[in-house]
Amino acid sequence: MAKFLGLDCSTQSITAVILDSSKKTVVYEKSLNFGKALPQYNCPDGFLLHPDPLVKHSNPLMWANALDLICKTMQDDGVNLAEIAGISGSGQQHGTVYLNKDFLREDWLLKAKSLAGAVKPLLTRATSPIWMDSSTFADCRRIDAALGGPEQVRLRSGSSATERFAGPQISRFAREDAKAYADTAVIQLVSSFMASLLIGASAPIDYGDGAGMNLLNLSTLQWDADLLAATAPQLGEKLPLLVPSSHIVGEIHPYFHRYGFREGVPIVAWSGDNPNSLIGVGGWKPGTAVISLGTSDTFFAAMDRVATDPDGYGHVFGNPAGGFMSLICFKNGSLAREQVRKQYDLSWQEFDSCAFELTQPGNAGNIMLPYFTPEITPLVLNSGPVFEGNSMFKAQKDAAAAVRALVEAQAMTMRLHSAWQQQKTKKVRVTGGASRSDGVCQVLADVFDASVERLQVSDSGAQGAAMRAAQGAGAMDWATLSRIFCACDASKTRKPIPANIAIYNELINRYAALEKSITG
Ligand SMILES: Nc1ncnc2c1ncn2[C@@H]1O[C@H](COP(=O)(O)OP(=O)(O)O)[C@@H](O)[C@H]1O
Ligand SMILES: O=C(CO)[C@@H](O)[C@H](O)COP(=O)(O)O
Repeated sequence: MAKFLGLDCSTQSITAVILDSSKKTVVYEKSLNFGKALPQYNCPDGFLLHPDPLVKHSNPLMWANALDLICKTMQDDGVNLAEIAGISGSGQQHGTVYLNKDFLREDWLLKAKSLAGAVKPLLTRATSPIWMDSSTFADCRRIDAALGGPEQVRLRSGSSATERFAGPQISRFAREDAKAYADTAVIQLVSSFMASLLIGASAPIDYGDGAGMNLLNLSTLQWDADLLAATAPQLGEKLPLLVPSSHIVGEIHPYFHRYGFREGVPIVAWSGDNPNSLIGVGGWKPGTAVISLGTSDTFFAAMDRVATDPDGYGHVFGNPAGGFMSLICFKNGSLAREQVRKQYDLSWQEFDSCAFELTQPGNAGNIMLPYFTPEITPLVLNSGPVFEGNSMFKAQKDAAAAVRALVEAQAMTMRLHSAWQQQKTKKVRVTGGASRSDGVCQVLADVFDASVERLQVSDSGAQGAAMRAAQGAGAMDWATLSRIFCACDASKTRKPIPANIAIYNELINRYAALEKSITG
């Protein structure tokens, strides 16, 4: 058997990709949007509405329900799931799920009618904070201080204490609801929670996603005792084991036989969506930077040596192929693009092409700081977008200029805040929803002075997970997997245009000064 299933439980959707390693092709791909497929959870954009814009939670029962639904969808689509030889997956990073001691029993999935029904009585916290949550500023400062400053936290864990990371989120929960925290026996990431559902037991956390918690010591690859102590009481007892990403965490639970899976299918550790995307676009070894234009915009790359960001915005995570990867995350990604598109009543086609045809690189001096929601890179807690330029632009009456200003700002902020890696980017692979846009890809090519390559696959997180299933359960190597599954569509590559490179080399200084005037 040579079919491997990769699942991706990201912010807004769950996706399945099946690879056939003997036919050397992707044989199935399907995505279900949470807002559309599971409207009963009231998460149209993947999260629950909250009066405080800094608080962003989701419903873990929605993710459990989504796993049932994607399995049922594959079965209804005629996929013979008995042919699947291994499964792995991706979870949106940093989100946490809080479970009671019954989660450690062996029988919680045995007689279940549905995954959501089985999980409901196990939750000690009804909702899960996700990566978009920025409500833990005080906890971050407390953790930094306890360790002797942000630099100490960064040197140990790869990141300064960061609002969306699991550690500060756990700290806030333990402070605000000590009783529910005490009742919590296990704290899982979205990735290891989903793996737990597949095996019907508490699954370990892999180094890739585990590094996004401010709790894992990158030198020892173990939980860091000082970070645990600074975060919350008895935390070490509540965290799962840590394992390399290629570890097989268990076999598929008999619950899943109803969908046609055979007995004993190995489940390879799940990881974060970004670590898996690194694999899914063929970026497993240093040399290629990756830009993911999903709900968040992220910039990441396999690292040839570990460096950390002195400004505290960049992160170091585990590379599922071994070693480490850098990552910088921008909250104002697709939802900001959608906001501009809706504000000016544009279709995606108008957003992608017309807007770029009607304006020139540099946007006639019109420039924007794209803080439609509070931003994490750089940290901006209270702002709206900032407009500088001509009166039509500032009055928000010029749709094409607004689109270009947003996309140019998003590209320039990525270049500015990835400079700490000191790895010259000659080639960028783009993935995620907005990578379909030619205009967006051309701006990235010009701002980074790099070729921007696009892959045939649309969900690199799910594809990377399927490739990891083939590596962990099918003993395939990364070079072979990347050669087969990560071919670029050369006709869609965007090359940098020399005149535009010069324009952006100038403009980026103005952008940096404007950013500094807001962030200090
Ligand atoms: N043609 C397009 N141009 C730009 N953005 C697009 C286009 N089509 C879809 N998108 C954006 O892609 C987003 C979904 O991207 P995706 O990578 O699937 O997100 P995630 O993995 O975070 O759930 C949508 O929210 C939408 O804003
Ligand atoms: O916070 C981060 C990375 O640090 C985000 O990239 C999340 O991992 C969410 O991913 P998407 O759902 O936007 O792909």
